Amino acid sequence: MLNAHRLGFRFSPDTPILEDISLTLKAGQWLGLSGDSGAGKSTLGKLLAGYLMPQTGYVTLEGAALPKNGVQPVQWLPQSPELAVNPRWRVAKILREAWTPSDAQCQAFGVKPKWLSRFPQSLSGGELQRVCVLRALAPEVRFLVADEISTMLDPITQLELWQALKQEAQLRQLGVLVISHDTALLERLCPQRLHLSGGQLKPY
Ligand SMILES: Nc1ncnc2c1ncn2[C@@H]1O[C@H](COP(=O)(O)OP(=O)(O)OP(=O)(O)O)[C@@H](O)[C@H]1O
Repeated sequence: MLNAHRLGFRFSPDTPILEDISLTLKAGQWLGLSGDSGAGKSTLGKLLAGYLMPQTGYVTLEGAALPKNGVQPVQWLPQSPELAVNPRWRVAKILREAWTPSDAQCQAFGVKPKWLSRFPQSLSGGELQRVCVLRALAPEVRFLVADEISTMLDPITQLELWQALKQEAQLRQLGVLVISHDTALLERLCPQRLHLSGGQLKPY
């Protein structure tokens, strides 16, 4: 179980982004998070994955603090995959940084063998996104924060990506926080949904 306990966060002293935010994400649960642009959704996602530290409150995984070393069991997947890869590494090295997906897993996520010898700049944003999603599914990973990951994909590729992720999550009982402006997508993927507004979370 991934828990946020009364998180508070601000980038500058007079502008609180998040205030007293608590949430629970269970193994196997798909939870949707919507909110206006700038509401703090990505900030909350980064706090949950340990990319940012809260000024008040804390995050626990199975009752303990997130580990400081090794593969991070809570993975934050950002909207822009090109910011999350080393441009000097070929795609094969990027994909296999933490683990080696099987050929069947590559196929399920639409990752083509011919991309592996190329550099990430030569892949489209949607192609690189699929590489990054698969890269994040190392065996140690228990939770995903999927932050607008399908925005740049065409509808068919989007569907295929979510189907592959659903299947993998079901198999491994991964908990997934899906962050999106697309409320129809959230309604389709997530039985429980929250809306972030004015620094507060409300069921939606
Ligand atoms: N590093 C930073 N320094 C200062 N302010 C920041 C920083 N990162 C984000 N912010 C501000 O914090 C607020 C929340 O940003 P965040 O990216 O979490 O919003 P969001 O809900 O994910 O927005 P969007 O839907 O547009 O992606 C915004 O006003 C943003 O400008």
